[in-house]
Amino acid sequence: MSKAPVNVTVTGAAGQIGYALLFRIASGQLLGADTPVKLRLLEIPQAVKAAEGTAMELDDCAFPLLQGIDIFDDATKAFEGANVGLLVGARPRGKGMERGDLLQANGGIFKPQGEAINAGAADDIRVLVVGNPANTNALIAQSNAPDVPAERFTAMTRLDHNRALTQLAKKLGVSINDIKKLTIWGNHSATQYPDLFNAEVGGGNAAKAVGDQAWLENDFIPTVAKRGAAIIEARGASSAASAANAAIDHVFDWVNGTPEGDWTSAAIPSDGSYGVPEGLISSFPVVSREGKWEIVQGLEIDEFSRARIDASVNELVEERDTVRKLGLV
Ligand SMILES: NC(=O)c1ccc[n+]([C@@H]2O[C@H](COP(=O)([O-])OP(=O)(O)OC[C@H]3O[C@@H](n4cnc5c(N)ncnc54)[C@H](O)[C@@H]3O)[C@@H](O)[C@H]2O)c1
Ligand SMILES: O=C(O)C[C@H](O)C(=O)O
Repeated sequence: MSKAPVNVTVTGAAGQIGYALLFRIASGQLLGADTPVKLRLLEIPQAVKAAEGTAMELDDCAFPLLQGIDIFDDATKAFEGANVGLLVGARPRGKGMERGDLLQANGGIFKPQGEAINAGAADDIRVLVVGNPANTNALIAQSNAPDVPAERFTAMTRLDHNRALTQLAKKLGVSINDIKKLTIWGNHSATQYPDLFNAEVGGGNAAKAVGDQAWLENDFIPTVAKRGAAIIEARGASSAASAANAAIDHVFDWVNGTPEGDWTSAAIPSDGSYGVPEGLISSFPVVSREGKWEIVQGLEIDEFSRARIDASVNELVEERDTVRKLGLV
């Protein structure tokens, strides 16, 4: 018997990540080659026409798994029956905008989207927030969806994870496949902490294999943490195809499980593990089992790592306090 289609709602569908993402979803890469999908695209009214153009192109691909495309400029309708929500559309930081202004502007997007998810999404809804500031936007959406289990709201640090894999592979001259158990901790921002101390290369400890603390501190960590800005500088636009690729990786692993003997990174609501205040949507080492993310427990956190995790988590606490004051959570 053929499987029922999965409803995937994508916000910001006419944006550059949307353009890199939709074709991959429709081809089966988000959920698997045997899972039909229906796309529900949400855009602001001015961008609906562009989303219609993308939908025409999707039609022209004749994807066997794509069972329908609907386009909305109303969040409540777009999230009706959604099984997966990819929240990509966000308000970018404008000139002279302070962090508080940015959080407030995004609150105007993610609060109603959280409410819309609460009102009409399917019982098994899974949400990935890509739009920045992703962790706190996810917190806003989650806080406004009280009937949906908090664990269904996640934010994307998989792009940071993938960036860290490549930087390490290049440094050691090894394949990505040789690297396991790397972790991004904290916020998807320049304070994030890519952790090699618990990572493995060819079965041995990655930090030992590098054997170069100066490279780790002055090269690896800042390169990964500031990669988004470096892409903007080089491309004149923020990362799009790599961000879409990471969103595909995140949801695919969430639904289908992570491989045995490895873990990945995702920002999920903290249960208090590793001293991260409960409820903050912070990046952790995670595995996915039976459709649920689980935080990998029992890792040793030395002083160096502790200070960096704390710095990023403190930034998330500040962001949470700002959106609390604004009445968004
Ligand atoms: N987490 C990550 O790793 C990561 C990586 C790259 C980019 N990003 C972020 O992803 C977001 C999108 O990036 P992009 O390059 O696609 O931007 P973009 O400007 O090309 O597209 C954003 C789209 O969102 C739409 N939009 C705005 N408000 C909306 C709303 N309320 N409802 C629905 N759609 C809305 C816009 O009309 C636009 O089409 C940005 O916030 C960017 O900073 C995150
Ligand atoms: O959009 C950005 O500010 C950068 C983006 O989050 C990225 O990591 O590439």
